[in-house]
Amino acid sequence: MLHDKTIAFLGAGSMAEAMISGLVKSEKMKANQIFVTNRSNHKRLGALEKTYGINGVNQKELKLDQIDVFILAMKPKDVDGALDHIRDRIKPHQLIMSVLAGITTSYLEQNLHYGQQIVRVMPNTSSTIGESATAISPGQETANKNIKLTKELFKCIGKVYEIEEKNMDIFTGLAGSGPAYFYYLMEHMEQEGVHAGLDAETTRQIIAQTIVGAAKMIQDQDKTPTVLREKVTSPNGTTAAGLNALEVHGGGIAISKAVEHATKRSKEISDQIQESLLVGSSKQIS
Ligand SMILES: NC(=O)C1=CN([C@@H]2O[C@H](COP(=O)(O)OP(=O)(O)OC[C@H]3O[C@@H](n4cnc5c(N)ncnc54)[C@H](O)[C@@H]3O)[C@@H](O)[C@H]2O)C=CC1
Ligand SMILES: O=C(O)[C@@H]1CCC=N1
Repeated sequence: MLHDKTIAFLGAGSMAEAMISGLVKSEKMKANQIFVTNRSNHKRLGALEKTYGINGVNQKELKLDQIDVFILAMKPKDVDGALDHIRDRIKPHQLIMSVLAGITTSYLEQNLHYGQQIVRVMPNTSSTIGESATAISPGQETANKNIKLTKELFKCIGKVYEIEEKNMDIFTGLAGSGPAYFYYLMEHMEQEGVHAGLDAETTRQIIAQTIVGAAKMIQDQDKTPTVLREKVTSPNGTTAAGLNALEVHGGGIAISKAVEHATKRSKEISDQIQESLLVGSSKQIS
């Protein structure tokens, strides 16, 4: 299905680049099938074009009728500008995928014409190397063939989970924001390695391999994290000492709170945007 489709990213930031990079690397699409545009930063479009061989096009020059799939990839607060730009220039069969945190399919449906094909998507930046955990939830009117197309597209850059839209906020808290928690953990582990005398690059690779190994154990073995954690933990050994310090210093609670607050923020963005629609005011997404 993908081989004859054209895709345009509206928004040329970190997430668009992660998806573009993954798609080009997957070789499931040709670079000339991919377009990217933004509001005004032409230099950025040129850089993406040069790096990935895709088409970086000024917004006014993008021929909307030649695009099969639009991927909204601007900040949630900028969504209206993008919808205003495309609403009357696209046909209902053209598929809109949105990766915007907190922006619901119903919001998109209310702000586009009836019957517009819409899928809400939450990828993460590991799309860059084809390792995203991506959730998708279709809109009310979205045809099965478009849900299939969305899955096919995002399978090029990782694993895809079709979920009920009410679970998009928690998915965002876990997987959309998730890579940042692991990077934060790695930053702290690296500091300790360096403090003890290892060089930073070696420490980083040691930590990365440790995380990859732990993640693959979960993926490949039918065991829970609790069982696997217990296997590492010798009585009165080093791991017990490390885990005890984590517990004493609120490590478990901190991790839970990170997920909880990111999830809450996703919900808050949805509420703010829906509220502004109800009162007809200009958007106040903080
Ligand atoms: N960064 C991440 O890890 C993830 C981000 N997302 C979502 O992706 C979206 C983009 O995030 P980032 O790439 O991090 O932001 P960013 O700030 O790096 O990029 C936003 C881009 O949108 C462009 N833009 C703004 N208004 C526009 C308009 N009306 N038309 C076309 N382009 C427009 C900007 O010029 C910029 O290129 C957000 O809505 C975010 O919730 C989703 C999953 C993960
Ligand atoms: O921080 C954000 O709002 C975006 C959404 C998920 C990851 N990054």
